[in-house]
Amino acid sequence: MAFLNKEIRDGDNQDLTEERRTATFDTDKMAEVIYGSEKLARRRREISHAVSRIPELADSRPLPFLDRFEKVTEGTRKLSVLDRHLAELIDVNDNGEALHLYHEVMGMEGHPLALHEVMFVPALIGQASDEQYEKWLGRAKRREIIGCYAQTELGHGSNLRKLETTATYTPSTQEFILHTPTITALKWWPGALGKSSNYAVVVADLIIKDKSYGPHPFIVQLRDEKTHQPLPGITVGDIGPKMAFNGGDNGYLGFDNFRIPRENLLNRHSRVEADGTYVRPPHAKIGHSAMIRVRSHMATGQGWLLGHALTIAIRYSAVRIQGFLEDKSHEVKVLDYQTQQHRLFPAIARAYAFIFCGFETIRLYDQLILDMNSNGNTSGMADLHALTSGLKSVVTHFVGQGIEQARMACGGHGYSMASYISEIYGVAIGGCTYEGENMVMLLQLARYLVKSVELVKSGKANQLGPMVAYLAVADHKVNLATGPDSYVKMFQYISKRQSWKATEKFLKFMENGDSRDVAWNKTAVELTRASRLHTRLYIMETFIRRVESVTDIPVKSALTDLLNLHLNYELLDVASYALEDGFMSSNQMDFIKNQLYSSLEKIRPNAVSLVDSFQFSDMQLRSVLGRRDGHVYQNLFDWAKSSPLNKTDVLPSVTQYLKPMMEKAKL
Ligand SMILES: CCCCCCCCCCCCCCCCCC(=O)SCCNC(=O)CCNC(=O)[C@H](O)C(C)(C)COP(=O)(O)OP(=O)(O)OC[C@H]1O[C@@H](n2cnc3c(N)ncnc32)[C@H](O)[C@@H]1OP(=O)(O)O
Ligand SMILES: Cc1cc2nc3c(=O)[nH]c(=O)nc-3n(C[C@H](O)[C@H](O)[C@H](O)COP(=O)(O)OP(=O)(O)OC[C@H]3O[C@@H](n4cnc5c(N)ncnc54)[C@H](O)[C@@H]3O)c2cc1C
Repeated sequence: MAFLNKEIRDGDNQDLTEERRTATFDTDKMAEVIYGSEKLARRRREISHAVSRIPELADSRPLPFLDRFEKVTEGTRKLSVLDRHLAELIDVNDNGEALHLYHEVMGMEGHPLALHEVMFVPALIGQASDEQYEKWLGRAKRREIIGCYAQTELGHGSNLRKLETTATYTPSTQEFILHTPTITALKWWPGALGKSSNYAVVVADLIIKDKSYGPHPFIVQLRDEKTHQPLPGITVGDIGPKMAFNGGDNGYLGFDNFRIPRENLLNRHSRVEADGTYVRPPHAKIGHSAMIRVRSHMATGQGWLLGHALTIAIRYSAVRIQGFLEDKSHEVKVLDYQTQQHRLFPAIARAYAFIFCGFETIRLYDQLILDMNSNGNTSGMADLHALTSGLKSVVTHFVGQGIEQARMACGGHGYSMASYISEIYGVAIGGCTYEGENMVMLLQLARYLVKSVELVKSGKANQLGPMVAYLAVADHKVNLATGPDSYVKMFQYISKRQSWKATEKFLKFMENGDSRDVAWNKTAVELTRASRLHTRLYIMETFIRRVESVTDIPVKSALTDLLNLHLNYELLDVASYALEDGFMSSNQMDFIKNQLYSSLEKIRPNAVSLVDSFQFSDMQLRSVLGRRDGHVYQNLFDWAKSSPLNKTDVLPSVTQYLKPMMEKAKL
């Protein structure tokens, strides 16, 4: 049965309309699965519609034509318009609605409030005591003050134990003295720090009576609340243009013996008494909870970014007509080529998969905060840290790859900023670095895997958590024809074998006399491989669970096709691990390949509807190639004509430099 794809309108490009008519499911229903609820899916549409009726919220010009200064100004302008309309547009207490509104209006170039909502407020919620809540949270939520999260320094980002900014406690005045002792101790990178924020959560090494207690979070006022001038003792500014986020003001920050009161150490979990006595937190890494939060949200956020790029690439592939298949009198849509499908469809499956497992990590994070704040229970922290460390690394890496494939799938026009794909790419791959450089975070998960294997080796397999229980058992012989479960078993086997091999290798180096750190480094590549496999297994399992739980039959059926594609694609991608010990045969490989190709064919009629289901408005897409109506060519021409270079037929630079050169050559 064909369903009406809700994107169909009169006057649209016919090739796209034809695609939309073939949908076997209702795109509104699919959107409910993608956004987690009927309400949010509906509210997103309503919010987009409401925004479209407020002309001041539109981009004043296509963003790629703006220079850095104009981007920052444009972002700030829209933010102020948005502020006036906020309560009429969204339920301000609903994060999902807020996130959508900001994406819709602000685009992805960055803006002054980006880190306020994502890290400053959450750091207060996770780390502030009740009194500090009282003092700061209301003000922050009302946006009387704007804050950011200042942790990374010029010299150190990954190795937090070596942050150089000091916060030295002085019992006589009951103050901390914040100081930047060297150039490398300058805070460097924090989003919205350079020009917008007047407050920050600053992470600094706590020193009491010459003893270092490691990094701790402090709330610090940076700028005068009236004049916005930096306070005496504060040096602050913008770090310059970046690959993306150029509407944002990532900044630097230095302290010259800057004093803050004792109450400004965020002290829900650890504190310093008036006399300098240090009270330890219930978990040594509890100060890292703002990072765990962002990492927990990254899989869904990145999945949506991939969905954004794929919406552009798939729609464009349906209106781009080039080359022949059977009928030599009619060129075909490039979407009909198997190579194009193989480039794009597995990425659609991944986008869905990442969103689904992100929902799970968000739920786990919310539970952790509830447990920590209600009864100080931090028992879920180590597991969630390991899980989100692996997930942010694997997801950002694949999302970067997927977006780049989407760009290439759009041929030459993909390279134009009219496609907007380069902006999405720049934003997405920032995620490979921020919130923990990917290799560093894969190695964090590897610690957990190695410890788990060691537990099994010492006969304590019963202490393994459910996520790693397979490390003790998985060595099944499987017949691939028996459904998703057999793929999971196969993947478990591969993943288990890699974790064990890496652990054995690491232990062997130590037996042969290497220190733990040296042995670790000699095994690091193998360890990161184990982490990736473990994470991909987790993604696969959550995808299966999510599809199983869907009740709408047509939606479930379309998702099952995507899931099958994902399972075959994933297994094929890691087949060398299974082939190397003869666990998988070349016959099985052929079987998987054939399954994969037939999945591509099955998905083909639903491809446009699968990306339409993300329900990105044209405003949010900001892409000439991805337009809902498919009218690409005239709009590309109009877009090009709006280039500032086309304001005059003859550029001053031509008159000044090029013409004299040409004239001279004539002599
Ligand atoms: C409305 C909703 C909106 C949400 C949407 C958000 C999504 C979209 C976002 C888009 C916007 C863009 C914003 C960009 C924001 C960027 C912000 C940043 O980068 S900010 C800057 C980000 N910067 C970074 O990410 C820095 C990366 N570096 C680090 O995090 C740390 O240095 C480290 C984890 C690598 C090591 O830490 P170190 O202290 O040296 O630890 P050791 O190695 O010695 O391990 C000792 C033991 O501790 C354990 N453990 C460790 N951590 C945790 C934890 N959190 N917990 C539990 N346990 C933890 C570890 O497992 C080990 O256990 P065991 O094995 O002994 O049992
Ligand atoms: C867009 C963006 C936004 C950001 N926003 C913020 C923010 O709001 N607040 C904030 O505080 N920070 C922010 N950051 C900083 C970011 O968190 C750090 O850059 C990140 O944590 C990586 O640290 P690093 O720069 O020190 O990388 P490095 O550690 O210097 O990485 C360089 C190389 O060294 C390798 N490496 C380092 N340590 C190890 C190890 N132990 N084992 C193996 N390899 C290793 C890495 O894998 C990498 O290949 C942002 C960064 C970006 C790009």
